[in-house]
Amino acid sequence: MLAETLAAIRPADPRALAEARAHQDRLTKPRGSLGVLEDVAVRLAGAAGVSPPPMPEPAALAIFAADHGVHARGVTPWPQEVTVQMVGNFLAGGAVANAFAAQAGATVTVVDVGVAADLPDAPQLIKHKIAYGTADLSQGPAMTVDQAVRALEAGILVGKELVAAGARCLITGDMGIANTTASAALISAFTGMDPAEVTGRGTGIDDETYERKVGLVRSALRVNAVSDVSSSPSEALRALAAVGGFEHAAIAGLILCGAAERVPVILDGVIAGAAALVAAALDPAAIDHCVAGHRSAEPGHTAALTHLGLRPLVELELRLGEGTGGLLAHPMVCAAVRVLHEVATFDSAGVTEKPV
Ligand SMILES: O=C(O)c1ccc[n+]([C@@H]2O[C@H](COP(=O)([O-])O)[C@@H](O)[C@H]2O)c1
Ligand SMILES: Cc1cc2nc[nH]c2cc1C
Repeated sequence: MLAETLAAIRPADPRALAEARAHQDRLTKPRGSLGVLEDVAVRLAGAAGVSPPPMPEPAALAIFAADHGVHARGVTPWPQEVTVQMVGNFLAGGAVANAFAAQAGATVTVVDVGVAADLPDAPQLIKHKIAYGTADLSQGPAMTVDQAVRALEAGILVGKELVAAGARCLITGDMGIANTTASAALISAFTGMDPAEVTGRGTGIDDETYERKVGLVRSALRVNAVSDVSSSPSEALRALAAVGGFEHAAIAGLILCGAAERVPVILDGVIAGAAALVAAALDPAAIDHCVAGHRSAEPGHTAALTHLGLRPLVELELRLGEGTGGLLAHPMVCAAVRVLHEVATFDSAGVTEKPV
């Protein structure tokens, strides 16, 4: 299924891009006056292959949940059980992601790709458990390449189901205590930046824990012999398996699925940024179908966005995950596209253009 999905991905359509850009310039506003929103609308036209592109609604949020063997090394102040407990909270409708999804009119689907406990059945829960958490990435590979591919394919499958159910925009979400450690390792591996530059304080850690976290990211890259892997798909898969998490793999799959189905994907924070680096290494054209929802407070997120050439829409120092930053950006993405559908041109509205 991974090969099939990769084969279906097309880059941004140059004609749709040009048409959208030309149309922007005929609308009743000074040229460029909608700033970055003009670029967003043009980007979605290129991704859809048509201008104007379809309205990116309704949106569907997929929260991929998993646990991490490196948790045992003391990289976060939070107990591992918080992952499964927060899954319960998402399913009960009590998390920030639920509040923001209600605001954006988005559906919420939770996917267990690797939580270290069994979960009872629930209507909004999809079970694709690959394992009860990853192995400790600072000691050896976090997962096998086969597990990484299965987690990627779980993300593809979830994306397909959401699109089949009517979603016209996919929003990435994650839940996994300790997953900012794996995110930093992936970002260092894919950007070539030093672990000290891309490791952050996650949910909030003291200086001593922070130093340990940077050291563990460094060990992970050394022990698994991964560095600067973004140019080869097979090396990318090996790096994902070595230092990633099941949620990173599944989010990369969701991104590839959106690209293959020509349904735009709004990326959330640092976990999504790390996953997008994996997707880009498998096919750079996948990123043409993505919008960066926000810039997380994690330094690695900025590194990932810069590497991907993405400009985030919302900058509010969020560092929650769950898809919250992506959900906040969704109405802006919709507004940007609505402009191409509904705003009058100088000709149609009889408004005089600026003399040349
Ligand atoms: O989205 C982000 O950029 C982000 C930044 C910091 C923390 N998080 C969330 O916090 C958890 C991981 O933090 P930590 O400190 O346990 O590695 C995980 O559930 C993420 O969703 C998320
Ligand atoms: C409470 C809590 C909620 C979260 N949501 C995403 N990551 C999280 C981490 C914690 C600790």
